[in-house]
Amino acid sequence: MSGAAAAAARALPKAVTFVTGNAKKLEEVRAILGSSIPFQSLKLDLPELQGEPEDISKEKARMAASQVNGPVLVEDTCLCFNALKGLPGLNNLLLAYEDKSAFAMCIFSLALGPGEEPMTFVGKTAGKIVPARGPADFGWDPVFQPAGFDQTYAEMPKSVKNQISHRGKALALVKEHFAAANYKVQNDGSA
Ligand SMILES: O=P(O)(O)OP(=O)(O)OP(=O)(O)OC[C@H]1O[C@@H](n2cnc3c(O)ncnc32)[C@H](O)[C@@H]1O
Ligand SMILES: [Mg+2]
Repeated sequence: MSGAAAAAARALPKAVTFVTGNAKKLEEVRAILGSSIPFQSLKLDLPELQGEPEDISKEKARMAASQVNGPVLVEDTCLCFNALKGLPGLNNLLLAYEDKSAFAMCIFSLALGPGEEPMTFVGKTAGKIVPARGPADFGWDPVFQPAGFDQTYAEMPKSVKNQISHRGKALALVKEHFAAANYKVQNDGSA
C-alpha cells in the first residue's frame, strides 16, 4: 500500500456494506461514524475462521465482498486476556490469576470489492478485568475497566466509551483512510 498518496477519486459501485450480526456493535459504529462514511448494514452467515486475527479479518472481508459484490467493512473484536474471549465465567477464571490486565482489540477490514486485497485497521484500548459493574447489555463491557478511568465500559456514557474504545480508535483510522482515499459512491446504496 506504499506510495498511494492523496489519490484521485476512486469510484465505488455502491455504498459500503458493514457486515455484522451484532446489533450492539452496529449501534456503536453508527454513533461513531455519524454521516462521515455512508454505509448500510447486513448480516451474513460467514464461516468462523481460525488463524491470526488480521488474517481472519481479511478473509472475512474477502468472503463478504464476493457475497455482497461490492465494498464491505467487517469487524472482529476480542477482549485479549490471552485465550479468554469474554466467556461466561470469565471473572471466576481470572480469580486464579494475579495479573488482571487486558486489552480490548478491534480489527476492521475493508475490501473495495470481490478480488480486492482488504485493508485492515486496528484499535486497542488497555485496561483490566474487574468484577462486573454496570448494565450487562453488551458482551464484556461490565468487566472491562479501561486504564485511566474508574468506570467500566458498561458504566460510562456511550459517548465516552466511543471516544476511547478499541472500536472508536479503529474507526478513527477507517475515517482517515476514507478522507484520504476520496472514494466516490456512484449509486448511493439503493440496492
Ligand atoms: O457478526 P459479528 O460482527 O462477527 O459479531 P459477533 O457478535 O460475532 O462479534 P465478535 O466475534 O467480534 O465479538 C466477540 C464477542 O465480543 C463481544 N463484544 C464485541 N465488542 C464488544 C464491546 O465493545 N464491548 C463488549 N463486548 C463486545 C461480542 O458481543 C461477542 O460476544
Ligand atoms: Mg463474529
